[in-house]
Amino acid sequence: MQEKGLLIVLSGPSGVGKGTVRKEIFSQPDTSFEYSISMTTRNPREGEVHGVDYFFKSREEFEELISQGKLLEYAEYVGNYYGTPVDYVRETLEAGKDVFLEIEVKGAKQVREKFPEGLFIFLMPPSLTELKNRIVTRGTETEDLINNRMLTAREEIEMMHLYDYVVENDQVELACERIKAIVTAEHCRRERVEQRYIKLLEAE
Ligand SMILES: Nc1nc2c(ncn2[C@@H]2O[C@H](COP(=O)(O)OP(=O)(O)O)[C@@H](O)[C@H]2O)c(=O)[nH]1
Ligand SMILES: Nc1ncnc2c1ncn2[C@@H]1O[C@H](COP(=O)(O)OP(=O)(O)O)[C@@H](O)[C@H]1O
Repeated sequence: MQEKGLLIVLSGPSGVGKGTVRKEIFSQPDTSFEYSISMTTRNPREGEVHGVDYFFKSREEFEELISQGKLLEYAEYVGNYYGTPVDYVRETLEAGKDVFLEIEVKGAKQVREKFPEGLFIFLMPPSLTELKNRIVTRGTETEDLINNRMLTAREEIEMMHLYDYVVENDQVELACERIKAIVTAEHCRRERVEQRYIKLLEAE
């Protein structure tokens, strides 16, 4: 029987650098996990591509996916739906590959309920002031939305105790190294690694 992959969930407040860290991780040639592309009803930002950054859906299409049970989790965030396609995640895990989700905290909580054996990593900003700087610097939000996101961020940070690990995103490269080290350590800790070596011993 094929071993199942590890479900890795990266979450944290908006603007902390989840997208930046995720893109850096997936630009590294030694990264062996698969990124699950989310569905969203928000409009594409400049340069974003359907099927690469997100699957962009209308509200009607998204609600249809919800009612058909096609989403592992979903959440409404600052007026738009975001969700993870369940079939892709299950099939990829079944194929023995690790799946990486980059999602907000309400969705991560739902995944924890359905997949308690997942690996949950919370990305922390060095400070709330730095978090606000990052959202302002990114320049994608109006002032109202920034204030809204800062309020949401405080609530999100209070959820960090639900995670297995908290990683500070002080520098992107360091945050990526920490995340990869955690995944490597988790593989060593999990029984299936042990089982692989037991099989090896039996074969000799
Ligand atoms: N629950 C959930 N959240 C998601 C999903 N995809 C992205 N998000 C989160 O939705 C929030 C808003 O994403 P986005 O509009 O791309 O803005 P940004 O991450 O702040 O650049 C971020 O916290 C994302 O991590 C998903 O499939 N499910
Ligand atoms: N370690 C870091 N140091 C400084 N700026 C960062 C760091 N990580 C991300 N940023 C910047 O912060 C902003 C928000 O990052 P982004 O990846 O969009 O966050 P999220 O996906 O969590 O909402 C972007 O302008 C990004 O370039």
